[in-house]
Amino acid sequence: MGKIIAISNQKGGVGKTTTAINLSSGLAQMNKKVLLVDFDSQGNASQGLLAITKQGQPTIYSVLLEDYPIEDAIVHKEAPNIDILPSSISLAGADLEMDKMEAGKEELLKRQLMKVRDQYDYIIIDCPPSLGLLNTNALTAADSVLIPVQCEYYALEGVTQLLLTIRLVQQLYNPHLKIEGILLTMFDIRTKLSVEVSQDVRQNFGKQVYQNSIPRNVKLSEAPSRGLSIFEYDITCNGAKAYAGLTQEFLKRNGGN
Ligand SMILES: Nc1ncnc2c1ncn2[C@@H]1O[C@H](COP(=O)(O)OP(=O)(O)OP(=O)(O)O)[C@@H](O)[C@H]1O
Ligand SMILES: [Mg+2]
Repeated sequence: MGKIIAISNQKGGVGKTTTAINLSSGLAQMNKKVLLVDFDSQGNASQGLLAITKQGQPTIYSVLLEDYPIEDAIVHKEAPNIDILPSSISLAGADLEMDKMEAGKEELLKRQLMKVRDQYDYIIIDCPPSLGLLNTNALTAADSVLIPVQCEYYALEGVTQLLLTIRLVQQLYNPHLKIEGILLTMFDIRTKLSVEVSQDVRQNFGKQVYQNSIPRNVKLSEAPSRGLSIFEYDITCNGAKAYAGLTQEFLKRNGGN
């Protein structure tokens, strides 16, 4: 049965989507079967991998709110070799629509992912930058949360807030939810701030923080415009090396599987 991992941080622009795409791709390179769920109405993961190709294409919105079969909405991409459940702007109003439902509105995503879980080794959810009902759905469906933290001011405050939300979801909907790991992103060894923040985060969260951090690397921001993961775009760049290192460390934490 596949492990479900939510990549979450309510702070915007911290590297959630970049990590979702490149960790998924790194795992696929290690012959893991991966489903990447784009759970953000910005649709960045879908666009970054060219998973939305036609107007009216079924998306996660159709699956959650229009009873569209999840298997039929999933798109397979050859490069990288992963499946994607795409998203589009229609998801923007989903919070409000879901909120009107009676019971079980926190478990809508979980119920759908259960139908395909057996087909994958890992299901990675790219969460939106908010702590609303979509994020609660992702945390309720997930076995663990991977938290990207950008090496900048206020990084810790964001994480503290997210950890409180995680505790609440554990109490109310998902007692088994774990922290998968905390990932330092956009690390720049030349700036004092980056080094200070990284030390701070490591001091506060110890072993939960991955040894591998992701450097600021312009190739990582270019790859999505070509519809590629960093491994197809430039496997020699520092960004690719960092995400390959993270993939290894991630697999090691999961018992090599
Ligand atoms: N390590 C990096 N080096 C350089 N640029 C990066 C790196 N990681 C991400 N970026 C760029 O920073 C921006 C934000 O990254 P990303 O979209 O992954 O963050 P996000 O947390 O998903 O954002 P949002 O909260 O809006 O969903 C993007 O333009 C991305 O290409
Ligand atoms: Mg994103």
